[in-house]
Amino acid sequence: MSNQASSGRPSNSGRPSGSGRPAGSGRPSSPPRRAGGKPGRAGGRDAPRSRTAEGGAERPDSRPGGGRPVNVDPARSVAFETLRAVTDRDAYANLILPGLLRRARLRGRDAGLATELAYGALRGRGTYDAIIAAGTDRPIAEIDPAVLDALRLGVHQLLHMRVPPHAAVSTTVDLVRSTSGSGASRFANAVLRRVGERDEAEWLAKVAPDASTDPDGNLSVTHSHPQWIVRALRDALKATGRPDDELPALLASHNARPTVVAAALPGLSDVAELTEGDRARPGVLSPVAALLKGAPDEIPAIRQSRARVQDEGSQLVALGAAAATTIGTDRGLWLDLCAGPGGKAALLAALLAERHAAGLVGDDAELVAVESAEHRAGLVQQSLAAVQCAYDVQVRDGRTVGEAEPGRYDRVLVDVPCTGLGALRRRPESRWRRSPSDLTSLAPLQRALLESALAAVRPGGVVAYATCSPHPAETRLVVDDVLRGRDDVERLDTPAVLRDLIGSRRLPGSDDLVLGDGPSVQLWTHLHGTDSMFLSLLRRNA
Ligand SMILES: C[S@@+](CC[C@H](N)C(=O)[O-])C[C@H]1O[C@@H](n2cnc3c(N)ncnc32)[C@H](O)[C@@H]1O
Repeated sequence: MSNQASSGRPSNSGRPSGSGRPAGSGRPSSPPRRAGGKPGRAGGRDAPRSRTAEGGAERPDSRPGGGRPVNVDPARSVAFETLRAVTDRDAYANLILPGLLRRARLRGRDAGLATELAYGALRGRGTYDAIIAAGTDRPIAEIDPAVLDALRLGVHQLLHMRVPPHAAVSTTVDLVRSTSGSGASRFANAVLRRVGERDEAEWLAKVAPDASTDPDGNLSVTHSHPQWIVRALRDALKATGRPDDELPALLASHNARPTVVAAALPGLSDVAELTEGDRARPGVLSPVAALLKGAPDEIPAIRQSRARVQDEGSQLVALGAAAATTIGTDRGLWLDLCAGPGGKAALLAALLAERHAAGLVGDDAELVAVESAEHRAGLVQQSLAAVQCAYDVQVRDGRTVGEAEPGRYDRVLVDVPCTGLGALRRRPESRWRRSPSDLTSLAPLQRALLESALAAVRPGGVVAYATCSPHPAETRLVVDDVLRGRDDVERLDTPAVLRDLIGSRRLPGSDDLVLGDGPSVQLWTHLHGTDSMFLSLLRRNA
């Protein structure tokens, strides 16, 4: 088997935009206001003046409310720039932050502080905005977006971090002065001093709706989620038979900093290597997982692409897709129909290479990785580069594959685009970008991709339908819809397949793996510590 990488034809992705609002739209900015110290009377773009980097005389900032902070410590400056990019340019924090950290040469504790500030302020936005609103008589929508971002950083430090209150206030005020002028800084000072008069519990008791009359409104403010997501997750728990009273724990799990997990690619690395020197400990559920204690690039296997950062839930999905039993020989013709950026494809390719090395599949074996977005196909290519298996990355609409190559593959993974409601902890801004219509607008694409997967698999072959969402509209109902009226597809016992993979591993303090009665599996962040991934293993009748 040799490596081969080719690119198919460019395609129309047909993928709906991931954002609930148009690119570039920010919050409505407040009109210029006169400087003044009373909250509610300033905070706009009032004659902003900033100190030069050399500490010289003040001059008006050429980019009011958006300039790079000067004379502000680098960690806070990077966190602020991250928030500004997210608010103003619809940037993704996890993509923009590493570059900003590099540019500011922040490492170790300083990089950790910048990350905690940026992610914490983004995740906590719903709670913090409610508290900021109570600390001023100005509506949130009328506060200059840059000042508001700085206030969110300040409130996060005051209520959620062990930063001394005077430092939280003074560093934020300096930040606002540097970027938005002295009038705005007086406004920020007044708001933050008011916020600092109470702790978070006292603020929540004051600003959150009454839990007995408005339970979802209360959870929305106390756990910083849009109300429609609170409702959607309540529905999702119910649909999988989980008790309603798990909802606060589920919401809280999205606000906790996730452990960074690596997957040791089989045949290239193993958990023993990743955990050497106390740099990591073995994963909870996945046999190839290691929970990292420090930065990923401290681990040689990750630097050399023999291991990858990947959530344990995603690992179980790829391992499950490879482990489910086919009827008839598995020749190693595998398809990943929605491959970008390539995390699961890399694990599948490593498993396929192992089977080839063991003589279990022939020389024709290859992983075909289809991805409709060209730049994401490039990431798939990179993710497969270290793996000794034949692969073919194709930029193409996955919906057309079933018709073009009917019955060709032994296994197909179809990890469809979804709302990502199962990975809210990893993408701190995404909960504010999504809208309720996303839940149903993706369904036609999800159905069409699953139909294409079922057409592309041979009789006796396996299809793994996966989403990073627990909502039934994207999970069970899609599978039910596609299988309705079809008697040529069998639902496999997905919990049994995962139980075999998990082996003797157990969740902390529990003998129950909480995989449910099947036939599909819904993982939950608050129960499994993974992203809330859904997996349904299907087999076409021979
Ligand atoms: C949930 S992500 C897949 C994640 C991937 N399996 C991994 O583990 O890295 C879904 C991917 O499907 C791609 N996609 C969207 N519409 C598609 C289509 N019609 N055909 C193929 N890929 C599509 C998206 O660009 C996105 O990269």
